[in-house]
Amino acid sequence: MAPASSLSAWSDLHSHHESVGKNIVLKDAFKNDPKRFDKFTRKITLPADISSGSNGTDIIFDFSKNLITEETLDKLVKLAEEAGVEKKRDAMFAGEKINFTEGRAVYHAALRNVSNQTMKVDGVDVMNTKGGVNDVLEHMRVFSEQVRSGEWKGYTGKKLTTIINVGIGGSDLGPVMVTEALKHYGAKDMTLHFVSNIDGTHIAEALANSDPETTLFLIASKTFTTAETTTNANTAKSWFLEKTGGKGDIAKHFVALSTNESEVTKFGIDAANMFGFESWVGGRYSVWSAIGLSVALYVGFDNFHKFLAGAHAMDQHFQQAPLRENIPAIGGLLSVWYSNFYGAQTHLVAPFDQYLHRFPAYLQQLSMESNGKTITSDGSPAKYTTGPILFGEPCTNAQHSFFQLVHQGTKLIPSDFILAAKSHNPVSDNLHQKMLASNYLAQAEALMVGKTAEEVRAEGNVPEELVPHKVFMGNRPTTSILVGGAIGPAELGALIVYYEHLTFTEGAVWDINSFDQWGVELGKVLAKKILKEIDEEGAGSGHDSSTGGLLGAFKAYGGF
Ligand SMILES: O=P(O)(O)OC[C@H]1O[C@@](O)(CO)[C@@H](O)[C@@H]1O
Repeated sequence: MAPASSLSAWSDLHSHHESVGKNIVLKDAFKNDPKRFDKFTRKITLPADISSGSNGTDIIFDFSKNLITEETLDKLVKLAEEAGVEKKRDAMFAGEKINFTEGRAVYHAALRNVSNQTMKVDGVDVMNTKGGVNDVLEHMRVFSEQVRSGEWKGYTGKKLTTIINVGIGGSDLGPVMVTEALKHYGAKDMTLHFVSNIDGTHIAEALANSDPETTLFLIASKTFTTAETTTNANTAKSWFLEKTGGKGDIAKHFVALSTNESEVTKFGIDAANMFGFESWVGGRYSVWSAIGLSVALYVGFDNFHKFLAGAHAMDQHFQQAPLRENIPAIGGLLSVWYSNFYGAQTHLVAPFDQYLHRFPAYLQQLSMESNGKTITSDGSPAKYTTGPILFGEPCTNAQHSFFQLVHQGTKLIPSDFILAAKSHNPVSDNLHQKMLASNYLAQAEALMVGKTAEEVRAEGNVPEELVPHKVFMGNRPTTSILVGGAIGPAELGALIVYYEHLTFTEGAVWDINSFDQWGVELGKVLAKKILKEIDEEGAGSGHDSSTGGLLGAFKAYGGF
C-alpha cells in the first residue's frame, strides 16, 4: 500500500485542517448545533446472555467533544478508504499473512470466535482441528473447573489456592489487567501473584508467603525463551523442589502456556500440562488465548467465555459497520487526525474506574509495541509521525496528579475517559459512584469549555496579575466512553477490542506493520553480552566510557 502522506485524502485533510480544523471552537460548535452529541455518538449493544446485567449492555462512545465537523469525519473516512483500511481488515480476518515481516497471519480474533465461524490459516481450520482453538478452550475449561473445585489437588492432596503466573509483556499485562478488572468475579479463596520482572524482588515477594503444597505455577511464555520468564520459572522450580524436600510433584504444580512444546518439555513440564496457542497470536494480543488461563482459574470459565463473547461482539461490529459508523475505526482515525494534523504526540486513557487501574498499562504495550514503528510497508521511513505515546492512570486520582498539564499545559493531549454507569460497589448509597460520574463529566466539560480571563475576573477577588494564571484555554478534546451498566467480562472484552482495532486502524493508515516487534531485540542481545562481562574481570570490552564506567562502578559497589 502507499504511504499515507501520498494519498489525496491526506492532502485534503491538510487543507481542511488549515481552513477549518485549527479554527474549531468546540463550545461554539455545541451552541450552534444542539444535535452535535447525537451526530457524533455511536453505540454498541451487548446481548443480555453475556452482559453484566440482565437486559444487555449498551456501550456509548461519545466522539462529539473532538475537534471535528461532519466534513472532517467524511474526510477521515475517505482517508481510511484510500489507505485500504477495510481491505486490510478483511485480510486480517481472512487469515492472510499481514504480519509481512514475520510472514504470519494476525489471527487473535479466532481465539474469541465464539460463534465458531469458519476461520482458516493456510487453508487449515484453526477452530476445530486437533489442538486447535476449541480444543484448548475445552482443556482450559476442564482444568480451571478441576482446580476451582479441588478435584485437581497438590502433591499432598490439598486444594490449590495460590496461583503464580510467571510471564512478562503480553504474557503478564493482559492477565494482570483482566484479573484486576474482574476482581468482583474472582474466587474469594484464591490468591494471585504475577511475577514478570527479572528483579529478584518480584519472585521473592511472590514466594515469601506462598505454600508449595497449595501453589500452582503458570509459566506463561509464547516463545518459552524469554530470559526473564525462564529465569523466574527456574527459580520457582528450585524453590518448590527445595521447599518440598524434592517430594513436590512438578506435574501437579506447574503448567505451561506456550507455543513451544519442545522448550516446555525441556523445562520439565509434561506436554499434557501445556496449554498451547499458535504463532499467529501476537504477545500483546494473547490474553484471549491460553495466556488467559489465570483469568479462567480466577473468575471461572463461564465468565472467561463471556469475556471472549464481548470481544467477539466488537470484532463483528468492526467487520460489519460502515466506516462512518465504525466505532474502532473512528477512534483510530481521530488518533491520526490529532497525530498528523495537530501534531499531538500522546494519547491519554483515563478510566474512571479503580478496577481498571492497570488498563492504561495494558494499552501501552498494545498501542506502542504495535505502532511504535518508523518503517512503512515498502521499507522506507515514514515521512509523518506514527504511534502516539499512550499513558494514563485511573481517575479521579489522575486529576490530583498530572491533569494540571492536561488542562493548562502547552500540549494537545487527546484523552479518553471511561465510566461504568453502575458500580460493583455502590457503597454509601451510591454517593461514591455519583461523585465519580460527576468528575467524569466535569473533567471533559472543563477541558472543552475552559475559562476565559473575563470569566476569571467576573469571579472577583482575583488580583489582576493572577488572572492569566487562572485562565483555562479549553478546546481540549476528549472521547467519553460510557458503559451502560457494570463492567463485567463481556463489557471488558468489548472495550479491549475497541482499542485493538483502533490500533489496527492507525497502523493501516500509517502503512506500518503493527504486528511485529523487532525493536525489543537489540537490548536483549546487548544485555546478554554485559551479563557475561559482569562475571568476568574488568569492565567489559568495546563499550563507550559511560557504559564501561557504569559497569565497573556497578561491579565495585555491588561486590561482583
Ligand atoms: O510471551 P513471551 O514469548 O515470553 O514474550 C513476552 C513479551 O516479550 C516481547 O517483548 C517480545 O519479545 C513481547 O512482545 C512479548 O509479549
